[in-house]
Amino acid sequence: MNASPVHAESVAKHFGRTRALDDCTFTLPEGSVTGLVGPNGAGKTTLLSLIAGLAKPTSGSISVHGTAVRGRMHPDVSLLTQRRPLYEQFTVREMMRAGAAMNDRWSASRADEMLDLLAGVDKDAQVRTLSAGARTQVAIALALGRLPKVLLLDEPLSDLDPLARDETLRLVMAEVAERGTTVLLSSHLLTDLGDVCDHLLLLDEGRVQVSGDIDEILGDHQIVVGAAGVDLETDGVVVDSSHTARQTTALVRGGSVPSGWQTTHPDLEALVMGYLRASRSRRFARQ
Ligand SMILES: Nc1ncnc2c1ncn2[C@@H]1O[C@H](COP(=O)(O)OP(=O)(O)OP(=O)(O)O)[C@@H](O)[C@H]1O
Repeated sequence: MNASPVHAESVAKHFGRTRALDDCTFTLPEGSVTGLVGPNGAGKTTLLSLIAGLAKPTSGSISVHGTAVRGRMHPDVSLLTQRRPLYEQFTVREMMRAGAAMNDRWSASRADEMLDLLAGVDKDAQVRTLSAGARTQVAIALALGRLPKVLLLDEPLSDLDPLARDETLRLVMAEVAERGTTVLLSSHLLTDLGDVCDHLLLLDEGRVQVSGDIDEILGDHQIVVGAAGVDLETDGVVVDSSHTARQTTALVRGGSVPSGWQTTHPDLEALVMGYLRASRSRRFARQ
């Protein structure tokens, strides 16, 4: 059994005729922060819930630190879903006490430390009075109180203002720096991901398109620009291409590009956008 924090081997999850995930194989290294990206419906939430043990794969297997995940919440994993699991009538302090009561393994000091990092959260305020950002932060503090080795975050930043996004990401980074927690974070906000993630897992239509160290992935891709009407002869894979009256621009994976074409390595945003555009074109072509 692979002893990595998270290892998925040929994982598929089907809901009737919908193939939410298909043949997904990847590994998350210890202490890595991985951005989970993909278009709507790519399978991100399904994947996070399988790793957490909230659902079972149709086929294939997932292990967390060498232990097979078998469809129940793994003690080493915390998952923060889009529906933040908070009781509206409780104060933040009461919410933390509830966290202690609901979890066999719980560190009140860790949860408190996390809350203390958040200047904006009043521990005596009722949850229902908190802003979206403060709720997310309280939910993350609850998730971290379980002392997870693997932290799964499903779109934690989507409804936060820039300041709350920044504070939330700093909370996650503090956790990684202090405890070496492995983080898998799904988000559509590519700039934020670029600030905190060192690994990338890109899904499209339930399949892994790209997985690994971001610097290595970017180094393996080129943005290629040349005159319109000239064929791009490359032994690499053309992920995406676009054309104007004057020029052709393409995202190419691996291989070499003939002279006469300008090449640069993409940044994370350009890389992900290239894959997302290609995904949309494939779907349009099938309609
Ligand atoms: N419980 C379910 N029953 C039936 N189909 C489902 C169920 N959960 C997910 N799906 C389908 O599986 C596919 C993947 O959904 P999923 O929510 O994992 O995607 P996602 O990448 O998280 O999307 P988004 O970015 O919109 O949140 C979609 O086609 C979705 O409709």
